[in-house]
Amino acid sequence: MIEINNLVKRYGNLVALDHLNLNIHEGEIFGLLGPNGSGKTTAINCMLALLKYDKGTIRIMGEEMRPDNYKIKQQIGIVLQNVAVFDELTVYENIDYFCGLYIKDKTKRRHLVEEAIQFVGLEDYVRVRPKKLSGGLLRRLNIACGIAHKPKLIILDEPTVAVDPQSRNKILEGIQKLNRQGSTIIYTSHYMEEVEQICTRIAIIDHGRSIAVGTKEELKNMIKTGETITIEAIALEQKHLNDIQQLPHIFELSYHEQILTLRCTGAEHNLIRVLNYLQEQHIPFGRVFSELPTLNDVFLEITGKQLRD
Ligand SMILES: Nc1ncnc2c1ncn2[C@@H]1O[C@H](COP(=O)(O)OP(=O)(O)OP(=O)(O)O)[C@@H](O)[C@H]1O
Repeated sequence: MIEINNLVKRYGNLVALDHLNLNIHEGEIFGLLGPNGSGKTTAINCMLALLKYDKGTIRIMGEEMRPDNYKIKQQIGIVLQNVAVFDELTVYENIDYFCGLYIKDKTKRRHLVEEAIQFVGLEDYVRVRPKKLSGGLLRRLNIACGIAHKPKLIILDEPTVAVDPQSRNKILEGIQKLNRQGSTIIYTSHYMEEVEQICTRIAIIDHGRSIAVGTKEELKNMIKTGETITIEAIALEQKHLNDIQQLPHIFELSYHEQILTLRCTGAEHNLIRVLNYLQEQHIPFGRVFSELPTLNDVFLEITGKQLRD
């Protein structure tokens, strides 16, 4: 559905996209996951031909994307970071206006607008003007305006930033429903939990490059970490740390402020082995956690830094 090859975009001396390659297939909820400033919005704006780029190619639905390619643009629904609605129109009128840019038949449009309102859960606010809506409701309106005409491709750029949990859940459920109804979705976020929850495939972006692509399982299988163990233990001495480091499958150990963190390869029984050791040595311990790898671990292993610094 979208093929991006060797895309380069510079802002003066700053290279925002550095030979970015992406291949997004029909029917996917494709996540672009990366920290702030990694180039997600720039990539989206290039895809939409809102920004000129320096090098590379973008093909959408088999055609080269150009600013005047209205045939393709008609089939794309866009929800950008900045809310773009008319203050003087009500919720209903706003959605009707944006839907009307694509759908001229009034009866058909009424159905679509009503469906979009239900979709984002704004039934109680149809006559309200945007200024009276909370941040979360406003974002939901922004989404309804972008998707009411049921486009084949929907691009959402960080739609849940600064949104309350209830609106966030509504938005995420809505996106999955749109996908079930046949839309391909591109979803950018720096929240790894959201991306894990809804995306069928994910590209991790850093410094304008795609550093890993796959399903969440594939991404997690790319890294060494199979389990991270955290134990609150006071008075561990260097000798103990050396002994623990020697236990099987532990490849990284840190001990700060009485918190022992162990990164282990995927093998089983890691936790029990460490706890047995602490008991044998009569070392008291408090809280104990064992976590499966997250997309942050993937990011950390590939780039050496946290997804959210
Ligand atoms: N109009 C601009 N002029 C100059 N530099 C820009 C411009 N827009 C973005 N940048 C820079 O390009 C880089 C990529 O920014 P971009 O907004 O694409 O990242 P992002 O991953 O979408 O981040 P965010 O989540 O903060 O929006 C950043 O270093 C940013 O400061």
